[in-house]
Parts: sequence; C-alpha cells; structure tokens
Amino acid sequence: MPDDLISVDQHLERILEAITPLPDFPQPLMETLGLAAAEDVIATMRLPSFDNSAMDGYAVCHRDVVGASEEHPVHLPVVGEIGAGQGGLLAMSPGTAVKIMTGAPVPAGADAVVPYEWTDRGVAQVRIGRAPELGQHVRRAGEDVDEGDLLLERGTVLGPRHLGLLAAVGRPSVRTRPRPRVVVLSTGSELREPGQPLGHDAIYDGNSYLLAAAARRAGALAYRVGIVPDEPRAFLDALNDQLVRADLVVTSGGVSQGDYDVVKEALSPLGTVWFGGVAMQPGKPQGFGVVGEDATPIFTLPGNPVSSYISFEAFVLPALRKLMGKAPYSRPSTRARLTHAVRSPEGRRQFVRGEIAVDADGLVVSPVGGHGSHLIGDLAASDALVVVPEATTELAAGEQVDVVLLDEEF
Ligand SMILES: Nc1nc2c(c(=O)[nH]1)N[C@H]1C(S)=C(S)[C@@H](COP(=O)(O)OP(=O)(O)OC[C@H]3O[C@@H](n4cnc5c(N)ncnc54)[C@H](O)[C@@H]3O)O[C@H]1N2
Ligand code: MOO
Repeated sequence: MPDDLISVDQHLERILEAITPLPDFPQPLMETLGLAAAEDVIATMRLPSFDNSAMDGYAVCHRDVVGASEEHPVHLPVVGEIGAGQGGLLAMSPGTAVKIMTGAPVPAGADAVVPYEWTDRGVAQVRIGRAPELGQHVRRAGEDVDEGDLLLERGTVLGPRHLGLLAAVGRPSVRTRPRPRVVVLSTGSELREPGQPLGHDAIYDGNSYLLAAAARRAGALAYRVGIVPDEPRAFLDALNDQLVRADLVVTSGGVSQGDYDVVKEALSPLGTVWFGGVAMQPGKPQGFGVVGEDATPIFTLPGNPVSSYISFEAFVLPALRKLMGKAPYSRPSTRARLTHAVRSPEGRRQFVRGEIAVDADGLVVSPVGGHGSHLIGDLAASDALVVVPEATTELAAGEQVDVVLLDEEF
C-alpha cells in the first residue's frame, strides 16, 4: 500500500469509533418502519385475549351435537346472539345454542362452534346437520401469544409484521433510535440545479440527489441543501446554517489537489477534520471529522459521482447504521462468478461496477463500463460492486469473487 494512503478498513474503523448511536425513545409505531427496536418487547397480554369464534355460526356444547348428521340432525333452541365487540352474554347452558359471529367471545359453557353452512340458520331454533369436533372453530385465549412471551428482540429491524403484532398487543409505540438527519451539500461553482439552463462549461448537480437518495434509502431523513460555490466563506456559512438540523453532514467535491478545493480549504484550519487518501478506487480523496458546537460528524466525499457514491456505501452507510443501532453496519458481501477479467491497481481496493444475474450455477456478475469515476450512466446500469482486494491486480473470467449487492435490504 502506498505510504501516504490509509486502508479502507482503517478509515472505516476510525469513523465508527467516532460515531455514537443516537439516544432511543418511544416513537409512534408508524414512524418506526425500517428502524431497529431498541428494547426487548415482552407481551403484557395474551392473544387472543379471550376465547372467540373462528366462524359465523352457533356456539354449542359439544356433548349436545356429537351425534348430529344430515340423517339424524340435532335441534337446539337459540337463546341469544353475540356479534364481534359484544360481550353481553357471558355463559350458556347445555341443551341450548347461541348465535355467534367471527371474533365474538365464546360464552362460558360452549366448547365448539357449528358454522352456518352445517345448519338451517334458524332464529328461534337451529337444525344442526353435522357435528363439529370438541373445540372446533374456537380460538383459544393465549394460543398465539402468551403473557410474558418475548415478541421482539432488541435490534430487530421493524417491518410490517412486527408493527402489526405490536399494535395487536396494544403497544402504541416502541423504543427506537430516531432517523438520523443528514444534510447533503454539493460544492462546485460549475454546478447547476436540474431544470435550470446550462452554460457550456457547467454541469448539473447529480451528486446531491445521489447522496440524499442514498441517505434516505438507508433510513435517514435527508436534507438536500444543493449547491454551494467554491468559496470557503460561502461554504462555511452554508454549513453553519445547516448544523442546527444535522446529525451528520455529507459534502461532495472540493477535497483533492485542485486550486479551488473549497471544502479542504474551509475546514482544514479547524483542525477537527482529517483529509487524506484512502487506498481505494474510486474514492481516494476523503475527509472525515467533526464540526460545530455539537461535534457533528462530517464526511467530505470526492466530487466524481461514482467516487461519491462508493464512498457513501463504504463509509457513510455504516456510520448511519451505527447511529440507528442497525447491525451489521456494512453491507454484507456474497460470492458470484465473474463473466469477464478485470484489472486493478496494486495496493488499492477496487470497486468494479457490475450487474448481477443468476444462472444454473448460481450468481454471476458482469462488469459494467470502465473504471472512470465520472461514469454515472454505467453506475446507474449497475446493481452490484465487485470488490477486488488490495493485493489482487487481476481477476480472471470465471473466478468466484466478492460482490456487494447494492439494492438488497439488510
Ligand atoms: N492532481 C490531482 N488531481 C486529482 C486527484 C489527485 O490525486 N491529484 N484525485 C482525483 C480523484 S481520484 C478524484 S475522485 C477527484 C476528487 O475531486 P474533488 O473532490 O476535489 O471534486 P471536484 O474537483 O470538485 O470534482 C471532481 C469531478 O466531479 C464533478 N462533480 C463535482 N461535484 C459534482 C456534483 N455535485 N454532481 C456531478 N458532478 C460533480 C466535477 O465537475 C469534476 O468533474 O479529483 C481528482 N483530481
Ligand atoms: O478516487 Mo477518484 O475517486 O478515483 O476518481
């Protein structure tokens, strides 16, 4: 590894050391979709909470109807009716039937439900032409969830089924860490907002959209501030304005060796942001540190779009996940068969854009486009990154390689 570069792992380790998870608090259920539970959730009630009917029909004593058949039907007087949400009738006597709707509480004394389809749907008296088994169509209290059951372990990423369960046991909220607020700033006097006219030497600001969307996809609240010109004063003003609503700041551009590298120029004097090279391609020029009164973490990513995106994946995403208490921090890698040979510079971890497919032998990855870190068209056509280790300079077609799938939930 070249002397002046630090490794990807070293850089990530330093970043994660500096990141403290956000404090957790109870949040309304619908706010927590995709967040990690910050508590073990124990059931404080049973589900079902009372014995109830699984069918529209008649609650009966099994003993009374055990011999019922079409040839020898049983007739019972109907002594009452219970709909879902009506708890009026608490008990019934042998030799009677009670009309009952799905979900309604089964009265004490009843131990089976005869569905309408097995009866004449009688009002004062019912004719039963088929016998249920003992307990049939009765949903027993506690058969699904018992009081004291562990419903969710701390760290579980909350999905629709978990939220449904929490609501079903009466929880209006669950402790989670909040969505981190991420401010995204693009620097560059050459940048224009999409939709605005473009001069001959200007380009549209793709990066703030790329990074804000990636942050949102990761579960954060992303504030896309947009374009800041290459003037250190303007950059610092924009940054200071934004810090009040930031748990984390991401900038793009202005961190390499140019004459107008505004981010480096503005932040270096603070002494709280490290700038240097990381042994990777794309994404060599990096910066990370803290800014402002609250020591807000800041990532200063390189301006080339592909470099920016891959830096986000490698460093910002794990930091966001640590803030949210979501493990693992880094996207897991898997193995796939490479369709074409790729070359890589020695001493740098290379991230080759690729497209993933499945064939009879498993996952296959095809490199997309060239190595250039300006190739956003190729980036958009990719859904995977082939990770070429630092010591490897060539991977042959047909080799099994490490691949990171970019659109997988984890
Ligand atoms: N003499 C050297 N020059 C460069 C080096 C180096 O080591 N020595 N490193 C190169 C590498 S690698 C990268 S990556 C870039 C990083 O440059 P900056 O972070 O300073 O970014 P800029 O110079 O501002 O822009 C680079 C490139 O990206 C385009 N860009 C910038 N912002 C956006 C945006 N929001 N949306 C779309 N495209 C953007 C910009 O126009 C430039 O083409 O430095 C190399 N140079
Ligand atoms: O490191 Mo730069 O990110 O190769 O283009």
